[in-house]
Amino acid sequence: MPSSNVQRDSDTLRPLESQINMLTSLIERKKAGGRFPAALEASYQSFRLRQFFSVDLRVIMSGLLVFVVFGWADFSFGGAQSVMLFSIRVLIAVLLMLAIIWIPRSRFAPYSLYALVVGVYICFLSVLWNIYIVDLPWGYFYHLGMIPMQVFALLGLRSNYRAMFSCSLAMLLSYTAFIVLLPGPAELTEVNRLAMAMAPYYILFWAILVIMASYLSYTIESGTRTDFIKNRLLALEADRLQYLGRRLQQLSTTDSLTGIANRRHAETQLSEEWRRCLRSNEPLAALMVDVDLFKAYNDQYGHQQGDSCLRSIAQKMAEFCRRPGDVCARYGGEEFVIVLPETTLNQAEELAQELCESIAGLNIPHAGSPHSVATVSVGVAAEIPRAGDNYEGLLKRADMALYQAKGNGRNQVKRQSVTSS
Ligand SMILES: Nc1nc2c(ncn2[C@@H]2O[C@H](COP(=O)(O)OP(=O)(O)OP(=O)(O)O)[C@@H](O)[C@H]2O)c(=O)[nH]1
Repeated sequence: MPSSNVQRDSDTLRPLESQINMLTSLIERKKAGGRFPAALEASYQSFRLRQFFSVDLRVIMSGLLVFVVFGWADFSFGGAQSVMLFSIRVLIAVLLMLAIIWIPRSRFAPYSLYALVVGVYICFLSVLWNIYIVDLPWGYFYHLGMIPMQVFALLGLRSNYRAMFSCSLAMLLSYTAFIVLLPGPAELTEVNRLAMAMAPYYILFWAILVIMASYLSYTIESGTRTDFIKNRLLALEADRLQYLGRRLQQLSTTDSLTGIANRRHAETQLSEEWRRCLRSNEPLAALMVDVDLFKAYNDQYGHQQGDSCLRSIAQKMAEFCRRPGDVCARYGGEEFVIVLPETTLNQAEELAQELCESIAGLNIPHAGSPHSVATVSVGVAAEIPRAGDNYEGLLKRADMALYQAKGNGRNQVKRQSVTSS
């Protein structure tokens, strides 16, 4: 029994401890910011998906609403195309909103991040298209839209710096290519000349913004990953402590040889049951059980066989504790105690007799015994607890009865009532 406990402890604690070590080393090696090993990364991603629903979704929805609100520009600068431009803007925003709500709840959930990158890029493309469509010099206004687009990318993708950087770089390079390939204005008015002179500075300014945004999102992602690891560590430590606490409690109340309760637990229970029976005015019974001629058994069969004999007897005795308040404990050496709340002396004596016969019925060979098998003697006592007394008197009487059973030839039950003590 004890070795199976050791095995169970190791089966439970080893995986917990190896996870704790792995997470601690990630933090110590400052690796919490990068990608985790596969299984941990998968659970981080599902944690991120939950966060997506609680925080990111609101940010992205707000971004798309701002995108729609910027539609006033379509009416201010779009001229004859204003209605068409605004309609397309609203259509894009609505489709993206639906996609962003649906994808994380669908089987495509693991691709939510990619969907988000594509969504931001589609918004960006629509602004590029506006620049292309709207007549100059009004079309220049839409160039300014790139800054909110970059902010949108930073906010929406802030906790994944790779996605944030890739999306921002794709937008910046596409914009640069667009500016280079776009045919110049037909007429070089002062406004047009100024706009063309500003373009390289605008791109440079944006590039600096991308670097700063990438650094910021790297810091945010590292922080989120580190917090995730720390929370996981705390949860694992809590599991470990809870298990150790339970085991400690079990070890402090269990006898390591037989697996039944130990003396300390028996005395705690006795004291509690004594008080309970005192309140309810019910009788409390105690059985002191001692293995007969056990020294001779050890001498004959060896100590290990003696241990095994004690285990078999303990298991048989435990079968006699059928009700929740009943306790069967090893009291010390080859001596055991059984506590039976709400049991009269007669009922306890009857049960003790049955117990005595069952143990002899185990047929454990004992050459040194007149019965040729291992037997026990039992002393029984019972009383209705009285205020001012304690359970020790009850145990003492059961012990005296046991002494009588031994003196009377062993393998038998003797009883002691309160009045006979
Ligand atoms: N194998 C084993 N023996 C134990 C253990 N605890 C106590 N004993 C032995 O139990 C024996 C008790 O012997 P005694 O107290 O002389 O009593 P007895 O031989 O049983 O004789 P009676 O009680 O008079 O019937 C001693 O030899 C102890 O060494 C244990 O955990 N394992």
